[in-house]
Amino acid sequence: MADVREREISVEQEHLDQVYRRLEEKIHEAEFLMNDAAKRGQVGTPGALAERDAQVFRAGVHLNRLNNEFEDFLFGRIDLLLGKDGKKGPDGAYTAVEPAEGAVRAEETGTYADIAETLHIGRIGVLDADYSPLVIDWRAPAAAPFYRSTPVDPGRVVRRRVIRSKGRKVLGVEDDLMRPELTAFLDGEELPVVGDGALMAALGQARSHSMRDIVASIQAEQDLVIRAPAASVTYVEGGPGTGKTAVALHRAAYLLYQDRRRYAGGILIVSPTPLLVAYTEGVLPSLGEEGQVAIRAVGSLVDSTEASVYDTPAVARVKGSSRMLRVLRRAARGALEQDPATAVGSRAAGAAPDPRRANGQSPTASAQQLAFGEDEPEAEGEANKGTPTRLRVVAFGRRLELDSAQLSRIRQTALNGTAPVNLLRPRARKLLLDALWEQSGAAGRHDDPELAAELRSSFDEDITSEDDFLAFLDAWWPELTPRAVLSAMSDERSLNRWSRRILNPGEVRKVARSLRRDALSVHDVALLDELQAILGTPHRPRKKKDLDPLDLLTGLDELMPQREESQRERAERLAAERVEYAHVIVDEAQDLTPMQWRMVGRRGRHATWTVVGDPAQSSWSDPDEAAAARDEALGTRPRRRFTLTVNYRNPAEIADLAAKVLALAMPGAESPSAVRSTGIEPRFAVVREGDLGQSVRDEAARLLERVEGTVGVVVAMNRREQAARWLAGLGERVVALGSLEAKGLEYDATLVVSPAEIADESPAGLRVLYVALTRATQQLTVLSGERDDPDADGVPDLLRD
Ligand SMILES: Nc1ncnc2c1ncn2[C@@H]1O[C@H](COP(=O)(O)OP(=O)(O)OP(=O)(O)O)[C@@H](O)[C@H]1O
Repeated sequence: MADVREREISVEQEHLDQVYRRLEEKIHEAEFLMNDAAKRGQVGTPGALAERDAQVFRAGVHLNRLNNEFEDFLFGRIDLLLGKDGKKGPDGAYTAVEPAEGAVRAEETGTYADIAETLHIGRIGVLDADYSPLVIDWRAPAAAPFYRSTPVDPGRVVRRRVIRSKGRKVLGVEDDLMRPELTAFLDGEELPVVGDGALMAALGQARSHSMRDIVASIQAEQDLVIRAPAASVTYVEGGPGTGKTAVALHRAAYLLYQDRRRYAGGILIVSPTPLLVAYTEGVLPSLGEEGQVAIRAVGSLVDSTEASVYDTPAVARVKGSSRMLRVLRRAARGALEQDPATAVGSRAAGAAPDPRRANGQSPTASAQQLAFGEDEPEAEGEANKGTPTRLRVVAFGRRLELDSAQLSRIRQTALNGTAPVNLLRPRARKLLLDALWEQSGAAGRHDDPELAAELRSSFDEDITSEDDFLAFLDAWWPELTPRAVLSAMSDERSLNRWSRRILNPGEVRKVARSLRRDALSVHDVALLDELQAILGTPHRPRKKKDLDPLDLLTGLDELMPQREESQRERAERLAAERVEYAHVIVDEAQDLTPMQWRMVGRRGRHATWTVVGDPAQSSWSDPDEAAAARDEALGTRPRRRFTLTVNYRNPAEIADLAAKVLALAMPGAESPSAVRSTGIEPRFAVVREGDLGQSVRDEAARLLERVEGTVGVVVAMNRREQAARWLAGLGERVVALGSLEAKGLEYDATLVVSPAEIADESPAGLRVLYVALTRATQQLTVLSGERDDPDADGVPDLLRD
């Protein structure tokens, strides 16, 4: 058997050598193109320059790809029976899915067949000089049987082989036989079979802090999702560890391959936490895709914000709820009028700042703006006390004045408009001028409409060229920013006013207090985004950016966007510039709150969607409300539903324990079936000598000894910092996580600290505990404190039969 393995490895080595020779040829071609193009650049006619740019661009992209793809380049092979129609596709492979009649010969001694075609599968396609396929891109239709074929429905595939290689060296091969009953011949020799399949080998590997791609072992039910047409909404459900995140990432790569032009509009992947972004962001580059995909945490979806804190569950519940929509609408209008009691200068430090200050206007400027009318010294004194309550101007030699009641009426009329608040300012300005005009008595001076119109326009000009009037307008109808309104909401009295009959006083107090903190919370970000939509951005003439004149001449700037920035920087820049995407993938979709769904929805108004999630892992307290918001975000687009059923992460021993919590969290819900078992049962430990910190440290150290890779220690959210201190000095393989941060991540071993504390944290606590218990790929320890009421074996109340 060892001989067969060695021989098969050398067969694949030969093929890989051939592939590398071809790649080198292509690199030389690309380099030649680059040099040639550079030489032509010296000629200098505009036509030659443009051609040079196009060539340099193409060659640059090519080189980049070849260099990137060199690692672990070739990973699969299928040996196929003769196909039905004998037609070949553009990649040089036969297109038929089903075998030709007569491809299999039945004889008395058994069934026999000849292998008619052998395909190698890799990260990108490579054709030989005579256009025969040396490597088929994993996303090409011809590669689909590598993933789809099963012994139940083998199609043309007789043997599927996964090849492990590092750089230019083949290290091993693992075969799966799809038609074990068949004796197949390749070049006159019986087809050899090596190993026990690649999946188990992949699953048993130690985990690091970044996710690996699964391109060599995608399973049939996953492949159906990855290649599902992106016509509308692809909806994928599956329990923990069924590969939802992996599938979502591979789907992004597949969609780009399949229709690059369509997805030039960008693909957005929304992830629940920055930790999961960091964990997954290496997968797409490893699949050769990067530039067009933005992976963002839901707390970083708004440009230039990065939420760093979590609200308490009680506050999060209010901020995430769609009730906030009405509060925000009122706040956006209300914040125009600064209540003197809450305005700058009359508040203690840390209380709500003046919404205008976040506009970049200094407090001194706004103080000046509030001083109207040269004979109004007391106006100066009122300067810091909020919105101006009187407007005085001189026009046509007359003093005109609008008092507080008139101003307030005008504001109400202006606010009746449906446009975003910041865009209503011109309307308010017009209404002010109308009122002043009427007061001036000039309206009746001319019967001739033309003369009357002329007079009116010179009246308007007179007033609007006055600095005082402009300053008044800035103070009375300031341009508001989302942050400014959110700050205004931190004032409990104001928020109370804006939340009347929507939030109860307890909720108002908690939300206002949370907004007085400096850092933004994850839930604040969706509020900011909503406010941006409510407020709108007034149109401003764009500044021309400085461009290199040569780039302008040649258009090189557009042709070679990655010339000066890395692919990743480019992705980030594009993400920052982009408001909407061509495809939106939502990972851990069960966790999006109604307000977050609105935010994500705005980024994919014309997009197709892939939504992956697991209701049983939802940390949102009201799943029905979230489902309604999701349906609103996705609109009436038709849905295609898929369910993933196999748990590739947890061994059966851990999955069985987690299933007990699932039964409490969601009675009747089905657990996915674990694909493997290790024989290692979860360990139950109790806090020793009342010292929780030391016990956590001891148990974590114990797990570090037992696994090669990572250890995750999951604690209730309010113990995050404490837990990090307990683990200090144990090394980089171990990390402390708050229960909500564990979403989507996995570790070789997990220590779950006090299930009861996690479960009692929020109304969704049992589901959050279910998440915590399903993070380990090899070993799990559960540490109980007093609250867990452990039995004699240390098993906590929540995990007993
Ligand atoms: N076909 C596969 N081949 C090899 N490994 C796989 C395969 N499918 C999934 N896995 C592995 O199983 C683990 C779980 O996958 P993933 O994180 O995508 O699951 P998930 O459904 O998103 O889980 P959760 O809901 O808990 O976040 C990962 O380590 C992933 O690489």
